Amino acid sequence: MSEPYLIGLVGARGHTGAELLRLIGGHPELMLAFAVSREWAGRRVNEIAPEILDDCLFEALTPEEVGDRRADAVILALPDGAGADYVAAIQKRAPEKIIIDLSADYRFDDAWAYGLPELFRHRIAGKRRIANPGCYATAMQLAVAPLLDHLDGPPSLFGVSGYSGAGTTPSPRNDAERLKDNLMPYALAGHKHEREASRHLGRTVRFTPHVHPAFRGLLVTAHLPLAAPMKAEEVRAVFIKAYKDEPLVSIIDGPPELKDGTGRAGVVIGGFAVSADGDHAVVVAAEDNLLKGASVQAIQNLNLALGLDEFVGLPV
Ligand SMILES: NC(=O)C1=CN([C@@H]2O[C@H](COP(=O)(O)OP(=O)(O)OC[C@H]3O[C@@H](n4cnc5c(N)ncnc54)[C@H](OP(=O)(O)O)[C@@H]3O)[C@@H](O)[C@H]2O)C=CC1
Ligand SMILES: CC(=O)N[C@@H](CCC(=O)OP(=O)(O)O)C(=O)O
Repeated sequence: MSEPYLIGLVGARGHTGAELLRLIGGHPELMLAFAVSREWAGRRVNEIAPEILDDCLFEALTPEEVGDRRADAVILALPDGAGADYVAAIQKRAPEKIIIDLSADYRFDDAWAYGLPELFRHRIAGKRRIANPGCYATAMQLAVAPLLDHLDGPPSLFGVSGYSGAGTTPSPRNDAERLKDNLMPYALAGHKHEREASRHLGRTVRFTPHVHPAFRGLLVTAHLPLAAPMKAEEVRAVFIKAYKDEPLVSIIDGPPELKDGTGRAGVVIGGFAVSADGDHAVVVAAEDNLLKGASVQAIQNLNLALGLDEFVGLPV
């Protein structure tokens, strides 16, 4: 058997970091080289991820140390704005290393591939700098893209996410007490994922996010203005055709509920209602924000960058 690829993870204490540790530990072609956390330095990684079989400890590595450590790829699972020093150090000391960045920092940068494989697979394979999409932006683009040629005007999307979407730094959006029996709207205009989805779809979308009281799970409901009347079966057929070969996109008849996405590796899309006048269609997508919304997509991208089967190591 060939040597496994060595993977460094920076931001390993976080919500997406924990999912990535488990996925790396269970992947037949990957081995964890190091896991960076300042707060958990010295603790054993397999306390968090039993899938990691060796005695690797969390370490507080500097960006330069990350650049110098032996690794084929580094995944950055850091808050927006915190990864630049790591990217610069890798660029300077070991530019051949693959970087998968989970933040929003490089999603608008043409020097980085945008890692939404179901839509842009051919632009990701073999690349060394990959920006992993946002969680809502993933569900939104998958819910809109198949109908792009049938649209007349901007789609409008209502989104709901679990509070793990807001990371571990305390904020009203991850305050479980405040969210109890509650639903919190935020970023009513100009959410970063509205800009991200608009940019990569090549069409303006409108998006209003909300956070719900459960830890994980995300739903978007898309209102899609149609250029010419369509029947609900026609809308559904467009989605079935678009995703027929995609193991991480499931099409169902009725609208998925939030729980249909929670814990699922991929996205489930359904609903496919059309207004009585044929003016607009409504499509619903459910996803786990920490899985296809972050870590699963990062492993898809890593597999593509390494030249492996895109789905190896993933529960498809
Ligand atoms: N949560 C989600 O659903 C999704 C998140 N993302 C994106 O993924 C990234 C990670 O998110 P998430 O896991 O939720 O974040 P968390 O807040 O849960 O974790 C952040 C991690 O970054 C480390 N960290 C924080 N600040 C710094 C810093 N200045 N320098 C070095 N390390 C730092 C922390 O570890 P320590 O302090 O111990 O070093 C921790 O491991 C974010 O950019 C987020 O937007 C993308 C899609 C979905
Ligand atoms: C509930 C909640 O706060 N969700 C986050 C989800 C976005 C996210 O994870 O951010 P990145 O674009 O950096 O990947 C938000 O709306 O900002």
